[in-house]
Amino acid sequence: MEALLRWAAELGVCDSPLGTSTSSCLGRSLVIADFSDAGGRGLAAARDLRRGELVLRVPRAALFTSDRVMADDPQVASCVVSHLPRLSSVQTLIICLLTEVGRGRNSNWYLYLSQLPTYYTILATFNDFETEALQVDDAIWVAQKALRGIRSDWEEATPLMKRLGLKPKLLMFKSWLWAFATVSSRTLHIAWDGAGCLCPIGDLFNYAAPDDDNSLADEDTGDMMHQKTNKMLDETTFDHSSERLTDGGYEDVNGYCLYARKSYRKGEQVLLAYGTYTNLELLEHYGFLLGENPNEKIYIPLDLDLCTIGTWPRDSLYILPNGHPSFALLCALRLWTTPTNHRKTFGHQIYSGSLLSIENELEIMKWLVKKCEETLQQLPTTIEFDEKLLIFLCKLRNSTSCRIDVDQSIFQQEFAVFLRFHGFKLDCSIHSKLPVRLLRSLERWELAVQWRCIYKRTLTKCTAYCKSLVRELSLQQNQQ
Ligand SMILES: C[S@@+](CC[C@H](N)C(=O)[O-])C[C@H]1O[C@@H](n2cnc3c(N)ncnc32)[C@H](O)[C@@H]1O
Repeated sequence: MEALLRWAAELGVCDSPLGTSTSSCLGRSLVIADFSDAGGRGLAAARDLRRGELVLRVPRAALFTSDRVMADDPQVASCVVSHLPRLSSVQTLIICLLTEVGRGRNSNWYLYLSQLPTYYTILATFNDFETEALQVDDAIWVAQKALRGIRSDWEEATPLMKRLGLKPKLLMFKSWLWAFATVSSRTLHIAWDGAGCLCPIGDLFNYAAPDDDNSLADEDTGDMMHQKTNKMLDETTFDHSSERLTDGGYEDVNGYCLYARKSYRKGEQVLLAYGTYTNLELLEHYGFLLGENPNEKIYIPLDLDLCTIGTWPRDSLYILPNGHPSFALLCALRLWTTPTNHRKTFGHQIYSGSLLSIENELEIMKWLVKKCEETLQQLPTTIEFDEKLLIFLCKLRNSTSCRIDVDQSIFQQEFAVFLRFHGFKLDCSIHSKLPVRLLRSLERWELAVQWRCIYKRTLTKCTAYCKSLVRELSLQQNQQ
């Protein structure tokens, strides 16, 4: 890591506006530290930091982009340009990344590349067992769709990678998936390439969900970390005072600049808001989720006529983390439960978000209770089971022998299915720790169980919330 910090410093990466040092690019505002409960390796404040301070500057020369790799290697450039069908910007960046990985120590990026994670836990890396563990059809579908998309991108790009003479190992789908996950979870937004850029040192910031205090910043930095964004960071929204509201972006003269989004005490982890993501989106693009995610949205199965009844898009019809139905879901339900011949009359009231009548509201709340309860009942396990399973999985991952934990466990059967899936016999591992392959699978299994637990907890909260409203409304009705 010291070699990487020195290399980055030589390229002008710097954590202080006061200037560069040649021995390390960090130490004045930031230091690398381990945060086992919030992202692992990350960046900590090297001193007290004020909100809005510039904490890291990465010049363009240090950014890993497709155009940079192609400028350095005309063969890659001509192959990419001549390849038909045209490659997407993400496919191109992945090919550039794999090309540089293939060069090994001869790559200009070797020090950076050798510090990248060796494996990822994004949804597309989930095997069938782990995907099934999500239990909710929508989530399973998202995982399968992500994998299909990545596989088809790989198939399309393989002839070109062969022409480039990539080693057989780098031509494998496993390598493509690794490179895709690297791009998905580590790129920062740049205006001139939809795939974004890999930003040495800048990609060591872990994530915190944007909060209310930084709501303005959210607009500016939405999806900054991810290639999905096409929105340019508008220079005019930057406030160069200490009250700067953004996390950062690419600035023409200075390169990639990252600013403290709040004040930090020395030693505290400095976090970046990559964008607003639900937990499923975090899992899909970054391979982790948050126990408390203010941007979480829980979708329940809804009849088609309810989804299409008004002008509310399907993705606005969800349950919030506190269990309340979203504004659009509430409005859609009010319209849906209004007799067809009255919908026109009440349309204005409904769209403005007003309650129609106690009877109508009672009907909606009872419907929601029933829907949430039915949804929960249809899932194969309860929250109580999942919560215990999580404890078991965590223990198993951290124990030196799986025998002791499993023997008296009610999860023996679940674990046996897991081992069978991997073609692994428990007897073989009596006193030994599970092999790395299985430990990684356990980690993804745990993520899937965590996700479904949050899903179920939110539905339970929604049930409780709606029941309390039913009680309240019934009282009001009786008083009338
Ligand atoms: C841009 S990298 C951050 C640096 C990364 N921890 C490293 O060691 O290279 C993003 C990845 O860090 C991890 N991560 C970031 N924020 C996290 C958080 N709040 N909780 C758990 N994992 C997080 C996820 O694996 C994510 O894909």
